[in-house]
Parts: sequence; structure tokens; C-alpha cells
Amino acid sequence: MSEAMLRLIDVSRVFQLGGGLFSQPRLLHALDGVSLDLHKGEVLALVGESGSGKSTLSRILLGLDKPTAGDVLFDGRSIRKLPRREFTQRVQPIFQDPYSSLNPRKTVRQIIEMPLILQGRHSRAERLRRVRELLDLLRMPARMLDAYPSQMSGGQRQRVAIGRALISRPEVVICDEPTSALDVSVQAQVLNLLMELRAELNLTYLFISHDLAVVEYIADRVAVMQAGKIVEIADVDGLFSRPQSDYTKNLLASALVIPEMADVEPVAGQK
Ligand SMILES: Nc1ncnc2c1ncn2[C@@H]1O[C@H](COP(=O)(O)OP(=O)(O)OP(=O)(O)O)[C@@H](O)[C@H]1O
Repeated sequence: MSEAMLRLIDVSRVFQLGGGLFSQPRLLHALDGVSLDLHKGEVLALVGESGSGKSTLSRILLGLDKPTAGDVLFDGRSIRKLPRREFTQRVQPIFQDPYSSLNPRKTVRQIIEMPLILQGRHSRAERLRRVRELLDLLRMPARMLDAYPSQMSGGQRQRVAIGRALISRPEVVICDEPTSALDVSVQAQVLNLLMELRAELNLTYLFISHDLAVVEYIADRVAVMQAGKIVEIADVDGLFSRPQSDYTKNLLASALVIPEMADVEPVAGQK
């Protein structure tokens, strides 16, 4: 496997909860000595139950939060020492909810070109050319340029959020549950689009998801988190066919329960 684009070295993040005049604060170890490499060109999925630390890890990888201990390297350099502008150009997020992450008062064109405006290096014509190019890549018609988020479907909004992430030509994309707010029928289209874009643009993905079926479909490797630690990391086939830790085995077993049935009370007299 090729070199690490992002490398977490023994990263911890401790939150102080509560505490007052007469009580000590409680320390919550959201991340506890996590070391992890994201290799160039791979899709590394991060799974684990709610509260295991996935979002905290992604916020630290994006430089939106700082570790209490340890370091994060991007392309061999500590992100603490990288100019913020360079880092945000090369590492971009795609979040779960395209409804709240898009400004309802901006058009598709204005939303997608915003990162280029912030960079301040592109003429108006150059920005429009890049947005048009991206719409093509996103399989969206050029007439959508002037549409507002309220005029679009959930899938189209997530395509726009993907466009905004890709306009600055990043190398790494941190996808935090990018399809979980979408209808099942639209999820597959957006996942396929993400995979095509990865091949066309040579992208590297860290892909956070609760949905193990999605992970099995999209990932090359899977890291499993429990209570702030990585308990297992393996190639996707190995992890699904030969899970090593009890935690991973339980996670896979619970995913086999049909969600609709899990909430149904057994009928009296039946098991
Ligand atoms: N800003 C914060 N202040 C205090 N505690 C926090 C903060 N952010 C996260 N935590 C705690 O850290 C732990 C890990 O949270 P995190 O959101 O990273 O988990 P997660 O695996 O992403 O969960 P989910 O899948 O539900 O999003 C949780 O116990 C959470 O309550």
C-alpha cells in the first residue's frame, strides 16, 4: 500500500464534563491513544456504535478540533504547522445533512464557487468554468446553476455539497455519514457517484458510517472504534468474513437484525 496521506499518532481527546465549586469535573476520553494511517487512494471506513468517537476523530482530522495529546500528520507534516489555507484546500469534508449544510439563500453556482472566492485567486470567468465542469462531473444539468436548495431533491442537494467539497481539487475527503439522511433509493446513486469521482479525481476517502452494508460496498479497509479506541482494522473482506474482536463480531451480528423487526414486541405466547 502507498504512503499515508493522513496519519494519526497516539491521538487522545479528553472532554471535561461538569464540575463546580464543590465537585470535580469528570473526564471523558472521547479518543484514547488512536493511531491510524489513511493511505493515498484508499477508502478507509470508520465504524462503531454511537459515542465511540468517530465524529471527534473526523473533526480532529479536519483540523476543526485539537487533540489533547498526540499529533496528526498530513503528507508527512504536522497539521499544526501547515498553513490553514493549504490544509483546507487539500482536505475537505462532506457532512451528513445536505439540508442544513447548504445556505438556502444561495444558488448552486454561489454555493459551489464559495471555496474559490475564499481563496481569492480566481477570476469570475474561471470560477464559472470550474463550476460548470463540476456540474458535469456530478451528472447535474447546467440549468441547475441558478437553482436554490429548496428547489432540489435530497440527492441533488448532496451532489451540490459534494461539488462544494471538490471545487478546490482536494486530495482527501472526509465523508461523515454522507448518505444516511437520504432515501434508500437515492443512497446508492450518491455512493456510486462518490466511487466514480474517486476514480476520476484520484481521491482518498475516510468514510464514517453506521451502515455496514454501505461500508462493505464502498470500503477497501475498515477501522472499528469502541469507546475512543480502534479495536480492529482490516481489509473489508477479512473484517466481514473473519472478525477478530468480540466487539466487531457483535457489531456485525446486530447489523443482521432486520431493523423493522427489532422494535416489534413479540406476540404473547410466542418467542
Ligand atoms: N464537545 C463535546 N463536549 C463534551 N463531550 C463530547 C463533545 N463532543 C463529543 N463528546 C463526547 O465524546 C464521545 C464521542 O462522541 P462522538 O460524537 O465522537 O461519537 P460518534 O461515534 O461520532 O457518535 P455518533 O455515531 O452518534 O455520531 C461521546 O461520549 C460524546 O458525548
